[in-house]
Amino acid sequence: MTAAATLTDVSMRYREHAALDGVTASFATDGITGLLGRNGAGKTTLMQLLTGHRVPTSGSVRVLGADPFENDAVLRQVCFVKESQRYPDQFRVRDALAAAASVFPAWDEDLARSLVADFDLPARRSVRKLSRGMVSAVGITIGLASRAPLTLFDEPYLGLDAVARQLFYDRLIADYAENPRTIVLSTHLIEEISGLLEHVLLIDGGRVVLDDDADSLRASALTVTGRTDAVATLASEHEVLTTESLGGSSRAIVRLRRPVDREDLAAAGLTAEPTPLQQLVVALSSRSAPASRRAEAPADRPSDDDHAFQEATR
Ligand SMILES: Nc1ncnc2c1ncn2[C@@H]1O[C@H](COP(=O)(O)OP(=O)(O)OP(=O)(O)O)[C@@H](O)[C@H]1O
Repeated sequence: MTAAATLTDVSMRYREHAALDGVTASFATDGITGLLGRNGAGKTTLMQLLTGHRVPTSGSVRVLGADPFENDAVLRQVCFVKESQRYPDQFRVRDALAAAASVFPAWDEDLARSLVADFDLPARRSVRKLSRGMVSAVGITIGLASRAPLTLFDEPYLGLDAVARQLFYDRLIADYAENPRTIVLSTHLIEEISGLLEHVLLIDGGRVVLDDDADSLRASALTVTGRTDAVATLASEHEVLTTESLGGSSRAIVRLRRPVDREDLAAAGLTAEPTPLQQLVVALSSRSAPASRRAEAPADRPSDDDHAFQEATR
């Protein structure tokens, strides 16, 4: 795999609090990665490191072959769409798009126009007067039309209704098919996006707990149901994430250590189906929770208002 971005043994501390702890991960050139994890897991922090908004306490961050911090040549190739994106007070929708067009070399004006039309965005209205969902649609429009080689969406759809979210997914996948690039998407709406993902990076308590291809995950994470003794026999040879038993029956979420023959499972009276990504994430996050929960973060987290538009869109 050629990597567009890598983190090597990266830790990020805020005073005594470790937001990231020894994270090593890479993001494939031309791939869509779901960056998943519970509240406070460290997803935004990881994205801030990739976008040069922060410098790691230790470890190394490389984006498009270089350190992204204060590196304009790299940052012009990186678009960061944040949930709490703010725009200068006087900006109309068209001003926000024009500013983004001037920042990103690969900006596609036709795509921007068609997204504005699809999201029904009023180009002349002040961004301050938009609804919450419409502001999210502006961010999504910028993220897609930027065509930035590394595009990061950090929970980009606050307030966006289900129809508009589906529009985002459809346009993302259609544009990605024609213009592959590195896309990192952080969200809590896991089932909605699971079909889009090629890769999954799950962090919990600042540590990587899953880093795998979506296809391998689909093949290896199974929910197995059957008689308790048969489930236990299978479980003894694989990694069991959760088990529930009722009467003489059990259901377990299992990560296979090696391929199993479906006919052997059937012969043992077991039914097996792929575990939905959301259930897998819950199972893995719950499992790692007690040991990895960190102390409360210090109360002096800077406001997002501190970030200027230019800085935030890079
Ligand atoms: N500037 C800061 N100062 C102190 N602590 C911080 C700061 N930024 C983040 N943290 C802490 O680091 C941890 C990771 O935060 P981060 O925002 O990266 O999580 P997240 O996975 O994006 O969460 P969410 O899904 O809720 O957005 C949290 O405990 C958070 O309180």
